[in-house]
Amino acid sequence: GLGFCSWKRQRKQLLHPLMANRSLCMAGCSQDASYKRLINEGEKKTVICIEGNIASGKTTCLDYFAKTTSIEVLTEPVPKWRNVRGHNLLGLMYQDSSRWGITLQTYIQLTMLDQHTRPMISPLRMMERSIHSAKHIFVENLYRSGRMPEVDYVVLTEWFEWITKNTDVSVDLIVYLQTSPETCYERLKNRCREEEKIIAMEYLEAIHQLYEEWLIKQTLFKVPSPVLVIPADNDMQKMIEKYEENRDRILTPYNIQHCL
Ligand SMILES: Nc1ncnc2c1ncn2[C@@H]1O[C@H](COP(=O)(O)OP(=O)(O)O)[C@@H](O)[C@H]1O
Ligand SMILES: Cc1cn([C@H]2C[C@H](O)[C@@H](COP(=O)(O)O)O2)c(=O)[nH]c1=O
Repeated sequence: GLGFCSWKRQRKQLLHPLMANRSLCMAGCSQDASYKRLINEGEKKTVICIEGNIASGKTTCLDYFAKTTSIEVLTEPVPKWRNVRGHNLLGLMYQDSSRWGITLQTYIQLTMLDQHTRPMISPLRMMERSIHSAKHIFVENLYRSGRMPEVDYVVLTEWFEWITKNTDVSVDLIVYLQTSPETCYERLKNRCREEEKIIAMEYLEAIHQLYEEWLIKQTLFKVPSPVLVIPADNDMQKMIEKYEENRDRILTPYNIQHCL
């Protein structure tokens, strides 16, 4: 069934500047509405990231929420990765990941930083993946599989740490679309993106394992927000039902923290 990944280990970390006022507000306000108003009037806006393996259904999920809500939706900038002034970095990486992994991941880190720091046009932003998963899943996989030299990994890590320390790339909720690698393999074949034809089942298994270590076991790297897990192996109709069941939890992440 559906379930929240335990966030208790990191509860002490206040994710929203206004959360610091939570006990004060809850003591002074009789209604939750006052607290919500306080959040809405605050400077900080809410960022929800949809995470999951390649072809797990993230874009489809974002499209559904884009159609059925008025929130800001940012899909992954894959078109940029396929065409940087005429160069297809995604294609180059899949052809020779040892040579082009660092090039693609450097550019992805830049485009993700651009997404996170872009002025928000709505109080609620839904993003496909994040700078965090690009680093903790994809860079990590290249490094662990021996296809990225340590020196490249270290330079990307220094950049990542500088960015997370000096810019606001915070996330309020991660929605993890949890699929089996087999499901992703099927969907990937159906989607038929030219560059990805080379992807083997083992690659999807490795990405899956890293996602599970990061977001479920929480043993890989610090998770930047609470995690809502939505099993996503089902057909489209069932997935829409699940999105509807979880609509409030997804769109009002602070309610989740109230429940913990
Ligand atoms: N629940 C589903 N059942 C079957 N096919 C799906 C489902 N969700 C998405 N798809 C299809 O699978 C492929 C990958 O979905 P997509 O949303 O592009 O995944 P992602 O953005 O995670 O890579 C697309 O062809 C999409 O139409
Ligand atoms: C974030 C990120 C992505 N990629 C690759 C993996 C896929 O081939 C595409 C993204 O497509 P998806 O269907 O949205 O998963 O880009 C990568 O190689 N490195 C990354 O950091």
